[in-house]
Amino acid sequence: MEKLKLLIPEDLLQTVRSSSVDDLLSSSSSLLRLFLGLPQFHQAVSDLGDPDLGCCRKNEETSLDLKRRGNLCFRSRHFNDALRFYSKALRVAPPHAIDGDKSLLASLFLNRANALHNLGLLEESLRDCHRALRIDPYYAKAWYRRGKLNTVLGNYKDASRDITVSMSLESSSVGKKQLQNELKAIPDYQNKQTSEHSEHHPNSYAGVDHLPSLQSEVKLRCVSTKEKGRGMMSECDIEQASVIHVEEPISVVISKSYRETHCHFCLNELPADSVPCPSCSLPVYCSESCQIQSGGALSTKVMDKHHVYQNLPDDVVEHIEGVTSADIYYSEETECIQEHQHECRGANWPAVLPSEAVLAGRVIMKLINQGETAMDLSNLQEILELTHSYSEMSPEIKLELHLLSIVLIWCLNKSCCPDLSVCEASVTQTIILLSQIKVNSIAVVRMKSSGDSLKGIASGNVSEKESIQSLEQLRVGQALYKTASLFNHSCKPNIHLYFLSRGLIMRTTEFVPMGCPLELSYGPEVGNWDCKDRVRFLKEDYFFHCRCRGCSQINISDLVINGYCCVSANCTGVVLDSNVATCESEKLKHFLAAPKSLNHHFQVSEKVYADVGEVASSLLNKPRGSLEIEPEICLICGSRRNVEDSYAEVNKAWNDLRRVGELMNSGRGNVFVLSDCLRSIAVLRTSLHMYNKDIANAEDKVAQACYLAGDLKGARKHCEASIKILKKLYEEEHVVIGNEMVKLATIQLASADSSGARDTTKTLSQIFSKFYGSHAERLFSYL
Ligand SMILES: C[S@@+](CC[C@H](N)C(=O)[O-])C[C@H]1O[C@@H](n2cnc3c(N)ncnc32)[C@H](O)[C@@H]1O
Repeated sequence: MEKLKLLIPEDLLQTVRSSSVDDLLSSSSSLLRLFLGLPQFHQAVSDLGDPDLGCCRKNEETSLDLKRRGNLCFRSRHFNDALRFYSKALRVAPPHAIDGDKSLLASLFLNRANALHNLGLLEESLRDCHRALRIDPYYAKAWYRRGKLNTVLGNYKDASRDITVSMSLESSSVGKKQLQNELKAIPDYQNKQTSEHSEHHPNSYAGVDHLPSLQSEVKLRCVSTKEKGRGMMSECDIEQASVIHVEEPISVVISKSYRETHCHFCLNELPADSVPCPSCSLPVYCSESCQIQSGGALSTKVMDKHHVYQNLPDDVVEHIEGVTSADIYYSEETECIQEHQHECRGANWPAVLPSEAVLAGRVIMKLINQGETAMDLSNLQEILELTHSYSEMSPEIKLELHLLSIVLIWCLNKSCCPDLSVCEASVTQTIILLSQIKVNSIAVVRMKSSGDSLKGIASGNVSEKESIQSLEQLRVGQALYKTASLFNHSCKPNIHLYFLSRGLIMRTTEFVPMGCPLELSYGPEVGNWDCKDRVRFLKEDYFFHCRCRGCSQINISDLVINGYCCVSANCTGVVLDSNVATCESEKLKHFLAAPKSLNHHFQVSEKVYADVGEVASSLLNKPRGSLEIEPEICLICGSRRNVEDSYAEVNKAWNDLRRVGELMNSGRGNVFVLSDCLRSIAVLRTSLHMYNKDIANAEDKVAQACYLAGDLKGARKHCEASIKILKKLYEEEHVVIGNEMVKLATIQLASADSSGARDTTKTLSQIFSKFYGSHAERLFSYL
């Protein structure tokens, strides 16, 4: 993109940067004309759209080389490395390539099955055997391997069938004899309990979850307000933790950093036997079902060797023919949108362009394939009906969107859709679509434990040398949902959003009375950042000035989160720096300007009143009209603190803490290091307000350091101190508190405090059920 920018003359740059929606047609037309006439443009983008130059093509040589390396690792019993090489080889293996007298793909699946078998991953290995057999149903070794696996898994009927078929395909009499013995060794399935899978589907790995149905009593309505545009509100009283909305996306794209670890369709974590895209080397899927829904079936020519095996018994032929049927892979109930199909022509652009552009490409191609949009995309906006905020975007973003749209339309046209017009209309519509994606797309997240030993919590078996377990949020993808885009943002949301596969679920986190707006957080929340940081983020990333209840009411969190403590001993008052003081003053002025009936300041609940009173009682007593908050002055007793000096001390203490943290994490921690930690935290406490978030973070770090040093009592004390502060900053039962409690439970278990751990886990389950309802168990099964 930088190269392209250099090609644009200054006056056109100005036009583009200052464009509004009304003159988009003219700015995109001028830019498009310029680029199409410049050989440098064609040079710069040629390798993006030309399949012959793409890096995403299959490559037989590379695949064979990776297979050889896998075999070497296998022979030296490095099964994990072998697995890795085989998976890589599968990704680049052309579907019809042959290695010796075997299909390359089939032999790779079987080799991987062997590696998986040796790693004890039996179901995965079984699925790979089945894949090998689907490609080459006369593959004796694959029947044999599958027979062995079925024996271990107790699927005796299947095992007997598999070994019988492999025996029929075996040419040597010694081999036949050996297999005969193997067959005899299989327990008599008629008399034994056979597994439920006797007619099992080897591809039982199900990546895609089904969405729950809505409670019928929940009624929502879309309303419009001057401040926020359209938004959703309740048309009836809604209980806490009710599911209020479920939706499948218009389209999804995986985040670049999770391309190797998560399924490109359902976005769940990949199993060890991931399945590659049949036509390019980019996506990997957790199952054939996801592969087919995303891009199409693995179109391998089944190797026809029937003439070689003409004398096979009828029942063996029946088994061989049965193995190639594809229906077990794909449930027809699922809508097949094949959103990757247009990308897998081997061209580079889907790998190189930003995720937003790939998502835009998917939306465009989906609408074209469904016959909904014209080839110049002129009706795209009408179809999607999403807000875009183009005029609020910065000049640099406007320029980026222009460039990206031209490149995307050009790539789509060259690589997969020659009928798509490369004209100012399609470019303009794509600019709007990209703006809509910026404003409306939602990050698809997964919660993940930070280490394996969260499973250890369940068994009560936590190693002291591992770091404390915690939950991490992974932003695995980005998706566009039509109705979910109508929900406005609040920094104090009353609904919570989570995902099952690609499906989105919204649940109320509190009782919502009839007529109340239903709002979720786009990221920033009270308790996470202070008001000025939230406002800045929403302006920069979502292009609006936040008018939510969290940003218009006074709350303790915004005052203390970055606040300093009072210099007078025993005073609990907070001292603000000038940035926070200005932002909070603005907020108070806003209250005063509002009509009395709407004046939230005087309507604050008793709890908020008491909380604010604890740190800033002067704000509650101020006469109307004089609500300028003075920086560096305690909001209770009026004592002055030099914030600049305190800032320097805090910085130094944090640098020390970070250094100490690194030492601890690299295993070089000891009691002296730990006492350094405690000194730093004491420094923080002399400068920062007792509810400042930095103290919560520092307490958390110290808890981790104590844990690593084996001081479990200390770890618990500091973890509890962190939770105490978080409870002031967020609501008592916020999911963030739940995440912190996972750490507390780990410490309690490690210190054999099972009753404490039980209590913590009980609270934790309560919190998680409030946010995830009955899905809490499914999403946090290890808890
Ligand atoms: C995902 S859309 C929500 C639906 C949108 N209001 C509509 O009319 O389509 C996001 C846009 O809604 C508006 N919005 C959402 N939350 C807001 C808030 N708290 N304060 C002001 N505007 C808000 C902003 O214009 C923002 O860009």
